[in-house]
Amino acid sequence: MADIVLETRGVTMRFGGVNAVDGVDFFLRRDELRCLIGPNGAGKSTFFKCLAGMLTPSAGEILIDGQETTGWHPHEIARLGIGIKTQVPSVMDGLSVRENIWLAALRVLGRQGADGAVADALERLDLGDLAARPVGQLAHGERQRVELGIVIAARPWLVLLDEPAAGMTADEIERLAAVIAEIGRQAAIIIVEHDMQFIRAIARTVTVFAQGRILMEDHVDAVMADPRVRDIYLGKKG
Ligand SMILES: Nc1ncnc2c1ncn2[C@@H]1O[C@H](COP(=O)(O)OP(=O)(O)OP(=O)(O)O)[C@@H](O)[C@H]1O
Repeated sequence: MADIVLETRGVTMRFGGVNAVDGVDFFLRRDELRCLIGPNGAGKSTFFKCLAGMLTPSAGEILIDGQETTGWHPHEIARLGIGIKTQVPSVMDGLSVRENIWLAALRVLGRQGADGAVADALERLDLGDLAARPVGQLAHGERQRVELGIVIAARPWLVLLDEPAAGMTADEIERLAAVIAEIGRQAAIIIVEHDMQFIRAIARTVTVFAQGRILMEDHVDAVMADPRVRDIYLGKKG
């Protein structure tokens, strides 16, 4: 179908004898914002790393915009117009907010396009007041917003985010939810996340992982009300 921008077919990732991801079939549509949730060890991050090119699946296929990308490296995936934010910080503490975002934009858009993209990213992420500050002086939530600025400066049409709310205060999470909604106006988004307050604030459809497989996919309210989801979070058998 034309509006499917990312698809996996039977994606499997084995570590020794463990199937961390076990035959996952997954679809994302063009205008979607999808959260991947599940208890510790469910396979969400491993699946994310397969999508982002940080791991090559042991089996299965990944298609992005109809093109098979299985086994591609992260920089090759990024070149398709995909913004990737991992749990590893990519900001440079000694540089200002503006310089960090400008360098990211320069890499993808060149000198001509970078200035406009930086101004746009600063405005969309409400970073204008912090633009001249060294990133090393910022609070955790502000740094995370700069990380997102780096992602959107390259004007991606698909954004992959691994636990963007990790370590944030309630206020920072509220602000992050607004930022994600803004990013979602121009890009499809996949987010691996634990924080339920944040998921409720942003999500529509949620995919629940358990033991390397998709347990269910539904609207966030239906997922939260489902006894199977409560059971896996409480450690009962799913
Ligand atoms: N590099 C690795 N080598 C060996 N086993 C791994 C590796 N990465 C993940 N695993 C295992 O794969 C399984 C899935 O882990 P993964 O980190 O994908 O789960 P998760 O759902 O993201 O959990 P969390 O929410 O705790 O990050 C776990 O059993 C984990 O121990």
